[in-house]
Amino acid sequence: MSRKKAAKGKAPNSSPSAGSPGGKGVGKAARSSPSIVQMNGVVHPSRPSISSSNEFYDIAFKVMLVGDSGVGKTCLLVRFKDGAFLAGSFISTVGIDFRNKVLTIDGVQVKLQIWDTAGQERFRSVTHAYYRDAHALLLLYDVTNRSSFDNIRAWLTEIHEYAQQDVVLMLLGNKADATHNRVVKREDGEKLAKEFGVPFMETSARSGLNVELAFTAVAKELKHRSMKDPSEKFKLHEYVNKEMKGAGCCRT
Ligand SMILES: Nc1nc2c(ncn2[C@@H]2O[C@H](COP(=O)(O)OP(=O)(O)OP(=O)(O)O)[C@@H](O)[C@H]2O)c(=O)[nH]1
Ligand SMILES: [Mg+2]
Repeated sequence: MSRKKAAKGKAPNSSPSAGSPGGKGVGKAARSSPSIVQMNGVVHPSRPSISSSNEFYDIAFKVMLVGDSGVGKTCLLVRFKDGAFLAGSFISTVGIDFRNKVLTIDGVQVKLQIWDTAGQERFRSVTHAYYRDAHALLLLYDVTNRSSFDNIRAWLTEIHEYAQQDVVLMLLGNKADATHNRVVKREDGEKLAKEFGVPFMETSARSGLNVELAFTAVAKELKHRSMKDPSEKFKLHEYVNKEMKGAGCCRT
């Protein structure tokens, strides 16, 4: 199978399919890699392409960050992509933006094109247009903000309305570092996630808690779904629970 390179992207005004992970790339290199099939909505790369950091990839997926304004979507993405925390004054995202990151999952280069959406109500129609192309959604609330947690049910209704039926979904309770300001208990998040059958973890863009794990878990699930090999078993819930336990709840 040919290997692609991920295109650099920042396209706040592009159409939902612009910059698509399955989009055409520039021919660069080819090498053998595990057989990968086309899954619902995932385009099997037929030509090589390169990422902004000149990384090759085998398969690509779109991941969307959603949730109320201020829950930490942009900070979570910056932490994952650059390993840094955006301290200082809060600059609310306008419209939509994306960053690419290539992860190595079991020897396969998996490119995640991560869409950072604006949580503000006035941008909701823009966000709606992007749901249908998303392979995975990370739904965030802020453990220091009760209403962001209470709004999760409304977000789930929206997701069911606009996203693909088989979209990979994960609930994240962000700002877990802010212990003094916490108003949503970890158990509340766990209970809600259980009710909706979605994996859950608490994260912190500030400390890095579980940030890598959240994106890796999603990448593993997407890669697993796209592989033809039936002998390979992967269960997202089990993986998350195992990794969380293994790290004694506090993995950075
Ligand atoms: N303590 C703490 N603060 C955080 C964390 N993540 C984000 N913040 C702060 O929360 C505020 C909002 O963060 P953003 O990432 O911009 O929020 P957002 O969800 O992207 O907001 P919109 O773009 O309006 O949808 C900023 O002041 C961040 O510094 C975290 O993990 N811990
Ligand atoms: Mg933002």
